[in-house]
Amino acid sequence: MQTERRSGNGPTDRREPRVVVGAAIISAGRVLACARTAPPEVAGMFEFPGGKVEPGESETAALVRECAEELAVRVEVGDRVGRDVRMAHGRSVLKVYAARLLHGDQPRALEHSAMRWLAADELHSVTWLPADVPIVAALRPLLAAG
Ligand SMILES: Nc1nc2c([nH]c(=O)n2[C@H]2C[C@H](O)[C@@H](COP(=O)(O)OP(=O)(O)OP(=O)(O)O)O2)c(=O)[nH]1
Repeated sequence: MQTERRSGNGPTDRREPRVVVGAAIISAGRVLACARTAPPEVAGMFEFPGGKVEPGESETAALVRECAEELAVRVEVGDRVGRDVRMAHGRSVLKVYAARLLHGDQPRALEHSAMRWLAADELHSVTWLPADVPIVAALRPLLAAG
């Protein structure tokens, strides 16, 4: 049967966008920003730790997995921060959640070139990936409120 779902990425492709989740890890009124190492065009720009949700995986589970892989920390995932941000011409969507560190774990940059803990008035001291800019704006009042 002919359907709109095809294997390529052509104009008839109607698949749901790939979900990328990010963790806004907040501790003592600061959020953790991490610098990407790749690809070259965004290396050195900051993002929220996270990555693609695997098929069959919940967004929360993906965040827990990515934080363990990238930072060697255990986190509790909280509320959404900001809105869905479409990326890559609508082929993917970024969803960021607040998170907090569990059990006194301290992040280690296993896959990033740098980490910064940023207070509300420091959020613009780093260059964020473009998709993160509206999320950072939504994050500011959360940090300012402590
Ligand atoms: N993790 C993360 N990715 C972001 C953010 N903002 C943003 O535009 N992205 C983009 C960068 C990448 O194109 C994509 C996430 O890809 P990724 O490489 O981190 O995903 P992944 O860890 O699952 O990696 P892989 O298995 O595909 O190698 O989303 C953000 O705040 N966090």
